[in-house]
Amino acid sequence: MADDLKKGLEGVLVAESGLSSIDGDAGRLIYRGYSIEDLARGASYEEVLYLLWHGELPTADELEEFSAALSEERGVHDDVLDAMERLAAADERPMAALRTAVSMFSAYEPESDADPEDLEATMRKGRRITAKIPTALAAFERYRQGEEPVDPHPELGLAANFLYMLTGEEPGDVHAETFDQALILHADHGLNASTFTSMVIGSTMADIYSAVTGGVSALSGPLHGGANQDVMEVLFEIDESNLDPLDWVEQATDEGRRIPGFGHRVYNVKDPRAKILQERSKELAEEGDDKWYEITTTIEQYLSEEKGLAERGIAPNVDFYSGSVYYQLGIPIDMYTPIFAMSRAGGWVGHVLEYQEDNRLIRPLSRYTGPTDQEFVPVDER
Ligand SMILES: CC(=O)SCCNC(=O)CCNC(=O)[C@H](O)C(C)(C)COP(=O)(O)OP(=O)(O)OC[C@H]1O[C@@H](n2cnc3c(N)ncnc32)[C@H](O)[C@@H]1OP(=O)(O)O
Ligand SMILES: O=C([O-])CC(=O)C(=O)O
Repeated sequence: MADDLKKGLEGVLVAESGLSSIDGDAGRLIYRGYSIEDLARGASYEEVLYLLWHGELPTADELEEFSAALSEERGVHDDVLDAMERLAAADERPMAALRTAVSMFSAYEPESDADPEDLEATMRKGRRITAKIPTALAAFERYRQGEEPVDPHPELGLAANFLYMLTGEEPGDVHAETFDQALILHADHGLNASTFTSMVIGSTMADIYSAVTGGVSALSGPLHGGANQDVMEVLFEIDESNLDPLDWVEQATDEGRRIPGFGHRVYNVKDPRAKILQERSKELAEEGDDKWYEITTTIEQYLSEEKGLAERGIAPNVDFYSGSVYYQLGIPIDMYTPIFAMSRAGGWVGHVLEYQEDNRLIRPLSRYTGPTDQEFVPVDER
């Protein structure tokens, strides 16, 4: 067993989870048994959070109470706002600012002395983190724009409130609903790299702030959550090249470039979340500028069919269409991955809570490939 090296832990079963399940051949995703399509169509992000954390959908009263509790926790300490202002002035990247913000929230945690095994307290801390992330992120963006932060709006849901805090204006229903759906779609996804990172940290019984900070860090990479920003940058590059999009893609793939937003460790077909986001992108394009939607679908069709990627099981993932959706919602492109984190924080917290209920330290093995029996020579004789 120990000799059986599985690079990237590909296909290795390391945990049991009741949160979400992916059928990579059928292109199906469920959260606690509910299809992602039904949740995206009928639920709110708050409902999905409740579902992930409590195991079942809330009643109307439970949802009201849960949403109110989240809304009450939205405020962030002035020190965090100051830090966001300084980081914006230092031209920090939003994902790095978010990493700092989450880490900093812990300094103002009212239950910081709670026993790490008190999972009810961990859930309350997770709720605080999830509620505060949008506020810190929006404040960072406001400072970058030379504006003061906007206080959270107690009457708005998490998605609409984030858009409100970004602009100071209440979003229209279509924008608020589309963004809420995007948050639902990104909330959880089995043992992806950032969730696994959070779980590894949680398995040491470190606090939930550490686990979520680790999750943000892992999500930031271009092979994972960072790809949504990269997709939009590719779309800009195509647009600015003045080339036909297909000629651009042909050239890029001939040069061996990977197209971000394509390929997945688990899906061999199109990611069901990409299908839903594609529909949203299309609807938004019909209202305004259809350029980005058109380029994206053209590339998808070309890569999938003419370049034969579909046959090889390489298909659009969730990041392929989220960029053009966020662009049409007026969100700055380097906020796309932080928005992913804003939603996925719910999944990280849910998985850590679930794992810690029956915790076992995660500690795999590596095969040593270095030298053995070296003769030590003191530094002044080397
Ligand atoms: C939210 C998310 O995290 S979703 C993923 C977001 N990331 C991206 O979109 C970045 C682009 N995609 C990728 O780099 C990869 O598909 C990953 C990292 C997501 C998954 O990769 P892995 O499971 O490790 O697959 P791996 O890198 O081994 O690729 C398998 C084959 O598919 C090809 N492939 C994978 N992704 C792409 C792509 N985007 N474009 C072209 N070819 C690709 C590889 O070249 C490789 O081909 P080969 O067998 O001929 O060498
Ligand atoms: O599952 C993965 O490996 C990546 C992914 O799509 C996600 O985290 O949403």
